This record gives sequence, C-alpha cells and structure tokens, in this order.
Amino acid sequence: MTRPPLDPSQRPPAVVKFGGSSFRTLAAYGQLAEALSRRVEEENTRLVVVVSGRPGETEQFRDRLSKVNPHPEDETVAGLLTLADTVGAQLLATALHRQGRSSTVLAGHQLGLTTDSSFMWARLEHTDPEPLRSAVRAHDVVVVPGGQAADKEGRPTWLGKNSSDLSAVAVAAAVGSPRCEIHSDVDGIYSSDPHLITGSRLLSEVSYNTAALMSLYGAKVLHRRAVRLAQRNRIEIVCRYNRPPFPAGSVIGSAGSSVAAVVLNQRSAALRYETEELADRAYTAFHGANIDVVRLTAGPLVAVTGGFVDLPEFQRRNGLTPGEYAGVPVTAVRGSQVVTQLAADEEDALHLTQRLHDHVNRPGAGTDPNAPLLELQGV
Ligand SMILES: Nc1ncnc2c1ncn2[C@@H]1O[C@H](COP(=O)(O)OP(=O)(O)O)[C@@H](O)[C@H]1O
Ligand SMILES: N[C@@H](CC(=O)OP(=O)(O)O)C(=O)O
Repeated sequence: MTRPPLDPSQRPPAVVKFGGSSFRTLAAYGQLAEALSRRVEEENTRLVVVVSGRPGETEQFRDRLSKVNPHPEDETVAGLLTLADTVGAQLLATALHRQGRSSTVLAGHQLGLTTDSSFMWARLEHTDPEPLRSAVRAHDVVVVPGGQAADKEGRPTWLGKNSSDLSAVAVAAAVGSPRCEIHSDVDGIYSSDPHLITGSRLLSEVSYNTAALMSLYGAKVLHRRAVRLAQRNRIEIVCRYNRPPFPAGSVIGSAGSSVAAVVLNQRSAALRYETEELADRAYTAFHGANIDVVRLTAGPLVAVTGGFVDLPEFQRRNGLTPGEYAGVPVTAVRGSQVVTQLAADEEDALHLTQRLHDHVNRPGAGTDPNAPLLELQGV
C-alpha cells in the first residue's frame, strides 16, 4: 500500500533567497516564478522566497532622498530605502499569480520580526513565528521583501544595507527550516572575489566562523549577522547560483576545513585617528550602531567595511573627532588568522589583492591554519 504524500502545509517550507543580482531584467521575475512553481510541484513543498530589490534600486531611493534632505533622519531612510525590496516582492508575487500559483507577500510589519528602534541597522529582538507559519499554511509560496522588519510600535525598520540574507535566515529560524538557500550571481564563497581576482577558487565547505570572519572584513556574498544567526540556530546555509538548475557551490555550517582567502571590498575604508583613544572611541561608536567595523592594530586605525555609511555624517552625529581617510583595507585570512594591509585607493586595492591571493595560493603554500600569515606583510 502506498502512503499518501505528506501534506506540505504541515512541514517546514524550503526557504530560498534571491539577491538583487537575480533581477537584472524584468523577464527574470517570470522565469523565476516558473522555476519556483516547478519546485513546488516536483518536491511537493511550500516555499518562502526572500527577495531583494533590483540592482541599484535601493541606492536610487537614497539618491532621491538626499536631494530632498541631505541629512535625513534614520526613520525616513528606513521607510524609503526598504521600498526597493517591496517592489521586487510584489513583482515576483504577481509573476507567480500569472502562473496560477497561490502566493502572498508578507512585508516587514507583517512578518513577526521585531527589532529595536534604531531604524538603520536595526537589531532583531523577538520573533513571532505565527504570521509566517499561517501564511505558509495558506499559500504555496510566501514572498518576503528582504531587509525589512518593524519595531515594537509597528514602525518600519531596516536591518541595514544588503541585509536580505539576514532576513532569509531569520525566516528559516521562524518556520523551523534546517536550511536556508541563498542564490546569487556566484554559486558560493570563493577564495577572493571571482569577478575581480584571477584564480579565485570555490570553497565548497566553509565554517560559520570563517564565513563570518570574511564577511566582517568586507567580503560580499553573505551578510555577517546572517551567518551568526544561522550558527546560533544550527541552520545550514547553502549558496546556489541564481539561474536554473541553481547549482549549489558552498555550504556554510559547523564543518569546513581551514581556508586561505583574501577579502577585497572596494567600498571599505580605513580611517586614521590622531590617537589610539580616539580610534577606540570611533570603533565603539560604529560597533554600537551595528555597523561592521574592525579596530586595526597597526596604529590608531579603524576599518569600516562594506561601505554605504556616510562617514563624515556618522562621526559628526556621534561627536567624534573625524578620522583621516587612510585607504582601502585588504585582508588575508587563514583559519582564524587575519592580516590587513592598506591600499592607497580602489585601484591599488585590486592589485594588492591579486598579489596576496597569488601568494597565499602559490604551489606549496600549504593550508596549515597555524602557519604564520605575518609573512604576508612584506608581499
Ligand atoms: N569571496 C567572495 N566570494 C564570492 N563572491 C564575492 C566574494 N567577495 C566579493 N564577492 C562578490 O559578491 C557578489 C555577490 O554579492 P551581492 O552583489 O550582494 O549579490 P546579490 O545581489 O545576489 O545578493 C559577487 O558578484 C562577487 O563579485
Ligand atoms: N535593498 C537591499 C537589498 C539587498 O540586501 O541586496 P542584496 O541581496 O543584493 O545584497 C540593499 O540594497 O541593501
């Protein structure tokens, strides 16, 4: 006797995220809706799909806002910049409806994710899983705009720039899914940015600690707080390419061998302060605001990684003596060791990264996590 298939509304849905790079054309919405619909049928599963706005759209909103008010209050920034992801979610939902697929959009204030009231880089404080779970019971596909949440008063908050990964992991935790699949224009974490650095290698198994470390120093692909939230909830992150058949490249979990990687983010900036004490104060202020920042030890230096922070305005608002621009940090990572060097500008950072990457991957370099990385200082 064959058993009836399990009712998909009773099982955790698959949680998948598609970054902005998945929606370079409007045709991408229809193509993705078709592929998602097929997955619902073939795997007899329900889906929660977290989507980002189209590439550059969030920044277009920022640009418009700054023309109306060059120093807008955080609440407005959160209210406006999160709209790009709302647009993306609605476009995907309507593409799914066109396929005849039942779907709904759950926006930040409906999701059950409650944050503090810091608006710009808000911290998740509480999750009520019920809104998501009941939407999953009612629809084949629930579409969630990334980066959105709400504070206790129901006001829209923003989890910060590029925070859709964090939304996806928070959603996976809420619906009890053991896995979160993150789709992008790369199929995983590489030993350096594969679009810029020749010879970048795919890292198939990466530990939470290494992924979080690379992200802290500015590697795009995965959001640092998403990795940490996944680690706390034992959720495996599977990185996949964003076109069918969505091949999986890297898995981020508790396993993962020691890797050698070089992190480049041309938007990162190091600031040099007059004294160590001023650098400490600046670090504390950035860190307290939930912005990715590293206190470099080679001097009174602070690296604000990942970009999209108005540094002069942040320092002014926080009463900090402004630091002087000290260059673009480039960081070599092996195991838990890190060495950061400063490049004069974006162009120089690219050359430095290539040199460091060639060096750590030279034949016979080995992967011993305890071998000193300090030798890199002279490269
Ligand atoms: N170590 C790395 N491994 C893979 N990709 C990286 C790395 N460092 C930087 N990147 C960049 O991250 C990009 C993917 O992140 P992102 O632009 O945020 O994608 P999405 O819009 O899909 O979320 C890649 O296109 C790649 O250029
Ligand atoms: N609106 C978000 C979308 C996002 O998180 O983008 P991505 O998933 O492409 O990094 C942003 O630009 O910050």
